[in-house]
Amino acid sequence: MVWSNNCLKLLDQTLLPGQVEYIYCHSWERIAEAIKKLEVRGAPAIGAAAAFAMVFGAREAAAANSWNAFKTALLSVSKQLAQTRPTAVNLFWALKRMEEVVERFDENSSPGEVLTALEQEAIAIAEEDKAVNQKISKYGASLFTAPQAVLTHCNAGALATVALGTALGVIREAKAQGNITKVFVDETRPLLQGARLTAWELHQDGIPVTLITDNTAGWVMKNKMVQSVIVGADRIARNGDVANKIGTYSVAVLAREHGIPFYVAAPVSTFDFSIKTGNDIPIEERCANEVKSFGGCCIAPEGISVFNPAFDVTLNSLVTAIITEHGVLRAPYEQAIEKLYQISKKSK
Ligand SMILES: CSC[C@H]1O[C@H](OP(=O)(O)O)[C@H](O)[C@@H]1O
Repeated sequence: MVWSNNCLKLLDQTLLPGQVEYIYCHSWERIAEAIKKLEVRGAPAIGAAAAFAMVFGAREAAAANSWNAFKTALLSVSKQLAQTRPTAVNLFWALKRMEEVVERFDENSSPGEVLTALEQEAIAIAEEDKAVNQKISKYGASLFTAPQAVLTHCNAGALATVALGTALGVIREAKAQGNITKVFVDETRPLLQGARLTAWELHQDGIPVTLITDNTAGWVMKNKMVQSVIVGADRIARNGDVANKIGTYSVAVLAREHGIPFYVAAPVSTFDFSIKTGNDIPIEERCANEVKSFGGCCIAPEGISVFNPAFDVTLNSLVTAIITEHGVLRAPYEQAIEKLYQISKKSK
C-alpha cells in the first residue's frame, strides 16, 4: 500500500495472481469497502489501511461546526470501520491509536493541527510495520538452523502487511541465510490466499514453491517432506491461543502428531492483551457462496447449508514458538506474553 497525494493506493488482492491492478482510495468509505471485500487483507495491512481511512474520515468530520461534533463524527467513522471485519485485532488496535491522537487535542486546537497529527500517525503505523517485520524476520530466521523445507498456510506475506510480511518475512530471511530449500504452500480454501497470494509472492522472489491442496498437508508431513511449519496470526490471546486462517488448527494438530515445530510469526499489534484465551476471539463467518462456488461455478447442490468460518483458534499447547519484533516467545505463554505486554507498554 502507498499513501501519497492524499490517496491510498492498494493492490487489489482479489484479482491476483491473474491481474495486477490497483485501487485508488480517496475516502474512508472506499477503504472500508476494500477491507470488507478482501481487496486489502491480512491483519497488519487491515490495521494500516484503517488508519488511513481515519485520516479521510477526520477531513470529512472537520466540516463539523464544533469540536464535539467533530469528535462525534470521527467516532462514527471509527465505529463503521470497526464493523468491516471482526477477527484481526490490528484493525481495532489501529483505530484506537488514531482515536488517542485526537484526545491529545481540544476545542482550542486548530483543525489543521489535528488533521496533520492524524496523517502523521497513520504514516507512523505503516512505517513501523515495515520495521517490525524486519525484526520478526531476523528473530524468526534464527529458528531455522539448517537447510529445510517449510510449510505455510494462507498468506502472511507482504500482501498481508505493509511490507515484507510476518511468516513470509521469516521465510525470506531464512532463505537468504541458506536454510530454506522449499516452501510447501497450502492453497487455503475457500478464498485461496495460499495458491493465489503466497505462491505468487514467493514465486516472484524466486523461492522454490510447491503448491498443495489443504488436505495434502498431513501426507507431506507423514512423508517427512517438511521439517517445520510457520504461519501468521490475526489475534493472539494472553495465554498464547492463536486465531488464524481456517485450517491453521488442523495444520498445527498434524504438525504435533508428526513432531514438526509449529511457529507463529506476529507483531505485538496482533496480541489482544484484553482476552485471556482464544475462546474470547470473535470468529468471522463469511457467505456460503465462497464455499458453494469456485471460479464462478457452482460446486455444491443449491439449498444446502454451509458453515464458513474464516478463522480458527490454535491452542497454545500446539504452538512451538511465537516470533515477535521483541524476540521469540516460548511456553509458558502466559508469562512470556505478560513480559511482552510490559515491554510494549514501555515502548509507547
Ligand atoms: C500477517 S496476518 C495474515 C493473516 O490474515 C489472513 O486472513 P485474511 O486473508 O482473511 O485477512 C490469514 O489469517 C493470515 O494468516
